[in-house]
Amino acid sequence: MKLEVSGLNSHYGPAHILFDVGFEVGAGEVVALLGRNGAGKSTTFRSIVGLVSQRTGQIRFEGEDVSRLPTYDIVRRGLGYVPEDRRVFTELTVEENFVVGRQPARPGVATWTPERIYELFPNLGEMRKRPGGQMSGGEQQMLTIGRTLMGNPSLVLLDEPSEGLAPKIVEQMADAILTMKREGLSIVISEQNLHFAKLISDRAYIIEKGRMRFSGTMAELEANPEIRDAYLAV
Ligand SMILES: Nc1ncnc2c1ncn2[C@@H]1O[C@H](COP(=O)(O)OP(=O)(O)OP(=O)(O)O)[C@@H](O)[C@H]1O
Repeated sequence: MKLEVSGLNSHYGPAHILFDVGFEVGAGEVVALLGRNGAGKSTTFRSIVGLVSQRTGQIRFEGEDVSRLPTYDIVRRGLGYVPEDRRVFTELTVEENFVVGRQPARPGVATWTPERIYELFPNLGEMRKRPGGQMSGGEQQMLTIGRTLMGNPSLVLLDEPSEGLAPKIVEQMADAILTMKREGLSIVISEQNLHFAKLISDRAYIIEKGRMRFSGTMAELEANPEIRDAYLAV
């Protein structure tokens, strides 16, 4: 397994948010973490990369226990994280954002260059000198993903990659994620939008109120409308 999360419990101050969350991602898989607003998707991702201080449980990445490592160390091992709030460097141009994200090539993992990322997101290729702060939300989302790819990750966590995107851009995003999968990346997306998740995912987990409620293939989820209706926004 590429990533194995088990017995994850996370708190913000006195609030217990995640309850024994567990899931797995195989090499080259696209897995969707589905759930409504506030279900705990972002907290799960933040906990995996060590950004939630109060958490217990085990996180294994490429067979190694990374539960107690600092965020920079986890990322340096090839676990990329794209937060929901698109943290682009607003003063830096597209090209400069990529330079900031660059990490050495990793054996057995696709190596990304700005040119390859412009192939993935042609819009970015047309605005290489534009500061991140002068881009649309969708373009910033692409830029954040591109910057993360410059770190040559073997797995990426994408927090709601389709959120707030125009329909045409949503299709481009789905195509880009499928290209990343073809390059061998393992990918976890968090989504409220089942339609988008269906376009790209092999399997899905559903989280509700900080607990995992469902695990199965997309076909199994399709065959269970009552689960979908109980735990997902329609
Ligand atoms: N910094 C924080 N301090 C306290 N509570 C928080 C904090 N961040 C999130 N929460 C709470 O934790 C719960 C899970 O939030 P989380 O952001 O993980 O959900 P989500 O499934 O990602 O939803 P969203 O799509 O809204 O981000 C919510 O009840 C939220 O109010």
